[in-house]
Amino acid sequence: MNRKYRKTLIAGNWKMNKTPTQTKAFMTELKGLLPKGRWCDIALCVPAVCIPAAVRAMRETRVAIGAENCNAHTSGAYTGEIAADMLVDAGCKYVILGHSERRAMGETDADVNAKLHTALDAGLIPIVCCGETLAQRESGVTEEWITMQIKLALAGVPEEKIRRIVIAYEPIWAIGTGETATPEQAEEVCQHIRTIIRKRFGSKNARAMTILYGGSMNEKNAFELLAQPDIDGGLIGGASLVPEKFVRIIEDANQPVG
Ligand SMILES: O=C[C@H](O)COP(=O)(O)O
Repeated sequence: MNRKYRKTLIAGNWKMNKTPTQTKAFMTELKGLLPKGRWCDIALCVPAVCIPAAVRAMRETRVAIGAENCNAHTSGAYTGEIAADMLVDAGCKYVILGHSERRAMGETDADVNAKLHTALDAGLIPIVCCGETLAQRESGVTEEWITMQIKLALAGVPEEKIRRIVIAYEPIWAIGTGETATPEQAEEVCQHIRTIIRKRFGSKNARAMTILYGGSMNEKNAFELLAQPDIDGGLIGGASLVPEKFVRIIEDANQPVG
């Protein structure tokens, strides 16, 4: 069903890994491995200093480059911060917002919402992350928690802009742990996210919304996860650092679903 209505997006999140020199080498290798033909959308979100090298290397390819964060302000006295406009000018198409690793460093739902509006105004495609802890899952409050995170992140977004946003469901207990959510667990929450979007933005927008799963997705488990009707792609950490693994996931995303 997702193949029918929505394009699959395979996005890498490098986190704090690789230097600009290593970025260049990675992109050269990736270019050599990328299959020809019509494929899903592909993005690599890389550390800010790696963006120029990544954009330069992937200019003539179908791989879009993204950032891992941006500031909520458009400019000013915010030492060390990067504005959404700067990312656009540097060649970024995407920006990850509200990743649990940033939330763990103090980023609030209000911060995520403010950044979302700035990113949209700048013309970036925000990839908004949400996800529950293991304790929340075990105490049965996952849906409630996700509902709250999504509502707060999307506050004030007008209906005509909702389709420009990507949501990534990333259960915190599955990030970098090797413990992936089962396809059923991931589908259940992604379906719930689509229901939240339907209630707030209508069925048409809900059907068009891109919802990703992230959390130890790799070349071994991607196919089954991507085959779920409400999972439109992946936000991939560790496996996006290795060209062969990342390409295997891209290949899985292009397999027809039964
Ligand atoms: O943004 C990506 C997620 O945090 C997943 O990371 P991981 O694939 O290393 O578990």
